[in-house]
Amino acid sequence: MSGSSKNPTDAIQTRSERREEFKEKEQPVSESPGLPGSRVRARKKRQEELHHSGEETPPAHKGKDQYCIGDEPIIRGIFQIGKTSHDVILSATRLTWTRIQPESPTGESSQKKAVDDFVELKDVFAVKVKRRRSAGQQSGGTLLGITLFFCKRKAAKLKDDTIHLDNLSVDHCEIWFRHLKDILSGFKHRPKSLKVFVNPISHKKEAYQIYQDRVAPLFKLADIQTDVTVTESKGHALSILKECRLDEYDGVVCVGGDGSVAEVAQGLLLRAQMEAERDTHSVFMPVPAPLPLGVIPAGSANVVACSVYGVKHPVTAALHIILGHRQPVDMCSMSSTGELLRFGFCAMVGFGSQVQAVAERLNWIPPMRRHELALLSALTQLRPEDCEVSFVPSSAGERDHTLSELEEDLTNVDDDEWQVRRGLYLSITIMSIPCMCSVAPKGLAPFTRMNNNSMALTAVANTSRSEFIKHLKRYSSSYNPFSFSFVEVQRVQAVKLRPLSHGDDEQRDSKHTPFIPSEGTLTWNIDGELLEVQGEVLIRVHTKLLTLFGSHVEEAEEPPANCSCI
Ligand SMILES: Nc1ncnc2c1ncn2[C@@H]1O[C@H](COP(=O)(O)OP(=O)(O)OP(=O)(O)O)[C@@H](O)[C@H]1O
Repeated sequence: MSGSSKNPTDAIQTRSERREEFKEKEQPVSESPGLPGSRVRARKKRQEELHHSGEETPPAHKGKDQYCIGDEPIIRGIFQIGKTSHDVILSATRLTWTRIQPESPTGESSQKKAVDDFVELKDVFAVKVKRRRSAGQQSGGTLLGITLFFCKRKAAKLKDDTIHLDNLSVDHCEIWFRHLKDILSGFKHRPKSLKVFVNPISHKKEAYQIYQDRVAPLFKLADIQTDVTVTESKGHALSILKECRLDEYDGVVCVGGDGSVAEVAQGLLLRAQMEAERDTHSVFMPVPAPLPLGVIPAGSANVVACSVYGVKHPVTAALHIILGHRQPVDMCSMSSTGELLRFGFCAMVGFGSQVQAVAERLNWIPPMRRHELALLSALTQLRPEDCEVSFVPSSAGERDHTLSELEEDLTNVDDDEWQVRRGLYLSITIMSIPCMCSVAPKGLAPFTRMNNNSMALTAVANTSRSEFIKHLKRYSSSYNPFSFSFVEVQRVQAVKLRPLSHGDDEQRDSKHTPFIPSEGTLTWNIDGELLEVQGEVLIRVHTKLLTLFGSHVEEAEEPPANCSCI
């Protein structure tokens, strides 16, 4: 793209001090000449309509001289972009620039066709005045023009970039600056103030550095106020979220891995239940989280971030947050004896919790090696769980349900709608989102969606170690990991899981010793946190309970990671 900086992040950091915005004036900036009053009013009305919807749909680009609705010029002027002069047009939805063809001294027009380039304003996140200042000069300086910061997309990855519109006229730049500011301030979904939690011990202990170096400069450019807490212990974020004033923020951001994300999501949801005075000690219909949550991936698996951004890339995550992209997601509630245990995205029993238990014991080993060793150790000690799995198949179709319909769905489940399985299981996983990650780019649950009001239940019955490894390896290959006779997958609305005590199942094969830590207790891995629960656990799906900053993703674009140990 012409005029764009090769290394945008450098440009942001080295020039940020030398930039100063025009001061706000009481009087409105006069319209650019040549724009009749009725067209100005019509354009303003259209802008208002667009601003109310928050998300703009860019019209199809029709070329240099043709404009659709929303493409109508608001202002037109000449700027230097790179080394050449350009004819620049601003509309409500895009900024277009076309190289001005100099006339040759002989009067012949150039044979080269002028090509226009453009940036959609829905991708622009900041506009700054560009000035030249001498070393040590804090304010003033010679005006050079305007710089636009925008986000460009390469597949799922988002990157920040800049375009410099150079013009030495203060009046000209001021008019353009104010028009651009006006348009940007109309994007109501973009956050202005964020509460940020950083888990300094996530994965390789790089979360704080990632935030400081790659995310905070972008938030600053976008004029987002941040209130940052570096968490001091497990549960710190949760306790803050239970008490802090949330109305000061437009969103919450978590810098860390899935465990940290789950804790912050839990905090937001518990807060919502407290404020709505929902009694969580019964089968209840929870109210959604009050604020959207942004996830800056800094953990090992980053399942939530991969599912909502498609990549494990902090700048992509930051730009989705800045641009206010939103993705409502389903979450599960887990309860035991009528008492809420947790909200979560993914709950595992068997192999998934055995791996986590070993990883926690090996916490002195560097993260990548630790996860491989934990996987290997859990595979060598592979033991089935003896349990009863009951589930209600999902009735959710493609159409949107109203909240009251869903409430009815969940409370009016007859006993005969429950399907029951009993036996020895190597692994049982219940997921409310596809759970994409580098070891499963299509997701651990590719047949569920972010918000289709259903959960994926994957139950892997007892089998040989080699068959189980074959099943695991298929998650990172193009083969179907579910096409084994010992794997059952279901789209479900609710699941009950009950450990069977030894006497419960007389048919049990004595060759296989079930892995039950203590009588009637199962060890659960809920979003990376181990939880021992005695007796039956009820898991239910709640549609669109949380909104994440991000968008719909078909498949993670992380390079598939094969664990060398299997
Ligand atoms: N300062 C802290 N000291 C100890 N634990 C913390 C601290 N801050 C947060 N935690 C807890 O650390 C746990 C793990 O964090 P997180 O999930 O971010 O990292 P991870 O386990 O390395 O990543 P992943 O879950 O992707 O493997 C979370 O449950 C969180 O509550």
